[in-house]
Amino acid sequence: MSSTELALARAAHQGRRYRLGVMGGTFDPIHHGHLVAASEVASKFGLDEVVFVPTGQPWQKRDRVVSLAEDRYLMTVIATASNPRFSVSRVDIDREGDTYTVDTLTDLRRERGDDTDLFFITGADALRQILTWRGAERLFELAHFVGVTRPGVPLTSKDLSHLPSDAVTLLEVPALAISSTDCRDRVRAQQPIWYLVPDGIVQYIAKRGLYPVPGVGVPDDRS
Ligand SMILES: Nc1ncnc2c1ncn2[C@@H]1O[C@H](COP(=O)(O)OP(=O)(O)OP(=O)(O)O)[C@@H](O)[C@H]1O
Ligand SMILES: O=C(O)c1ccc[n+]([C@@H]2O[C@H](COP(=O)([O-])O)[C@@H](O)[C@H]2O)c1
Repeated sequence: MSSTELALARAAHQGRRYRLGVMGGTFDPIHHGHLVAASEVASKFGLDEVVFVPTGQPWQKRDRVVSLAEDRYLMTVIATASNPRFSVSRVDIDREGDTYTVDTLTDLRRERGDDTDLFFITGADALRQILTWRGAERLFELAHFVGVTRPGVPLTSKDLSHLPSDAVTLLEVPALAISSTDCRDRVRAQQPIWYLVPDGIVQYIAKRGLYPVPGVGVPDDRS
């Protein structure tokens, strides 16, 4: 029996619904800001599991080059492997075309069944944009949304007044001023990313030669 099946069985035994957190992201690369956000929401909302879902094709990031889905998927697996409550789903990278959260949540609902409540975890920056997402009006029927604070992105409950109040919660989490953009820029500038991302991610980036210096290629020493 997998740990997910075990937790499902335990929740059923206790006569309560399974609580599944869904942390969607491009994860190019995954960093400690993502992991702390997921861990905090899991603790505050009593989640049984958080499933990380790397995007297939992030349509709102068409203006930039995004690493191969398999690299982003493997980095997500490496970063979450040590936490028994964390798992990774391929639903978005295995679906063709642009990635929409309405599809992510529909697929997970189908996969996990009706006894599961979904909590979609999102940073303040993404939450601000949520009404631009495809099928936005259906999103709040599929999951409860938890918006976590993010340094540099001011967000108060007033900013959420246009969203259904019973479907969105704002949660303050320890502030980590880390972004994937900054991690990529640091790798290109041969600056360290140790402690911004899990150790295995530093090593995976070096091994795969991700984020090469434009026109130069992969630096010799990425430590
Ligand atoms: N440091 C952080 N604190 C809180 N939430 C975060 C943080 N970094 C990312 N998130 C949230 O995690 C989700 C996935 O983020 P994503 O993979 O796009 O990372 P990112 O650091 O924002 O990437 P990029 O810099 O490439 O745009 C989004 O909802 C985002 O708001
Ligand atoms: O559904 C949409 O239209 C949509 C538009 C932009 C972002 N999202 C989702 O929001 C999550 C964070 O996205 P990103 O681009 O900030 O990594 C991820 O799960 C995306 O699939 C979803």
